[in-house]
Amino acid sequence: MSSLDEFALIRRLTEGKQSAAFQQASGVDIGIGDDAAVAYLAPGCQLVMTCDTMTESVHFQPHTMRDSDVGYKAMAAAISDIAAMGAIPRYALVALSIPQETPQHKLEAVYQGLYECANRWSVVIVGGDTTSCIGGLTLTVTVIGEVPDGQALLRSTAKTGDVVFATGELGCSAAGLEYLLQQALPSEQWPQAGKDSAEARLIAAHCRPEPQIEMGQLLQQSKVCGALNDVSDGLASEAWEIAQASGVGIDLIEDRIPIADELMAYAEKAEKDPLHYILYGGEDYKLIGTMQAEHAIEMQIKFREAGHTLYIIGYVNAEDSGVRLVQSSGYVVPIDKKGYNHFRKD
Ligand SMILES: Nc1ncnc2c1ncn2[C@@H]1O[C@H](COP(=O)(O)OP(=O)(O)O)[C@@H](O)[C@H]1O
Ligand SMILES: Cc1ncc(C[n+]2csc(CCOP(=O)(O)OP(=O)(O)O)c2C)c(N)n1
Ligand SMILES: [Mg+2]
Ligand SMILES: [Mg+2]
Ligand SMILES: [Mg+2]
Repeated sequence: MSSLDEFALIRRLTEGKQSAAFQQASGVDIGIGDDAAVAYLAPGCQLVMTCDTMTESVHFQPHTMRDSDVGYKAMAAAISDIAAMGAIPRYALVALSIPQETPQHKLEAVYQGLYECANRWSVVIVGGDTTSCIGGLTLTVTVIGEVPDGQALLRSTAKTGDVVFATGELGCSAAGLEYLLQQALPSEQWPQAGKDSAEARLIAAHCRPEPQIEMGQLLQQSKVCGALNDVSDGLASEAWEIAQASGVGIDLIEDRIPIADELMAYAEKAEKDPLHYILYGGEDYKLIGTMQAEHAIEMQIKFREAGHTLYIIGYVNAEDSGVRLVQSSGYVVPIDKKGYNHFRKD
């Protein structure tokens, strides 16, 4: 760590990064610098609150993410949970635990990524906490959002007869991570977009996920969405969360699950089933959920008009059958409730 003290470091990382006008327009009364931040509550709205941690070795390594990606993804993963509630993200707090030997330019790059992501989704960083630590760099991002009273989209409201949807292609992040871990190259030698575009796109999916705020808004405003979840631990795990919270069964149709071209190309080369990455990989931060079947086409059109794609990938049944896969062959097989689990490695 440099010669800067704790307080000078905080100033260096945060001062002047978001304009006073932007903060004021976002309802911030007191931002960084006092004991706590103060902001106005929008009338008729409820607060939506979440936090997520990213820690070195568990969530990132030097050859799987650039420093700026670490900041960007920590913010994106936390914002993603606000999208998964059908809410709008407003404020963020960043808690940082820094190993003594960390060079200052590394922290500045992490903060560049944090602010890049926050600015992209109009989130004001209103505070945080900074400590030293023994062990790897650790970031916890808390995000506070808002949703009209009683309108948050839950995991527990899937209904029999609903269809199951995904707001994007899944599995690319896990394939990107596998590729990066196998290559173990410094980031200057990673494939470049355009040249080796399949691998570059997998890497981008891993390092720069895009929280699905706009898609969450379309779903929340439609009033036809049943349950909603974001995919941090894999499609299988998230579908199980919805099935259990809602007391329903979920059948995913193999032929309907979209497979990105770059994932297909990578899986072919690796002689692996692309479905493996989709079901059990995680860190895609796309949304999966359920909606009334009779409104599916109209929602697909709304998504298309907004420049997005809504994939219908299955349906909800009344049976206590857990999550199953309707295979291309017609066989129906159970899908295990596995995926990324911090304490149980399958
Ligand atoms: N240490 C903790 N203390 C209190 N609540 C927690 C803790 N860890 C997780 N939770 C809560 O448990 C739920 C599931 O957490 P998590 O699996 O991290 O969700 P997600 O995958 O959406 O990030 C959330 O409501 C979260 O706020
Ligand atoms: C070096 C490295 N090893 C393994 C992974 C894979 N990985 C780590 S955490 C995770 C799941 C998502 O993180 P989590 O902390 O469970 O987020 P949450 O479910 O709370 O949103 C995955 C797939 C990774 N990203 N980087
Ligand atoms: Mg979490
Ligand atoms: Mg989530
Ligand atoms: Mg998790």
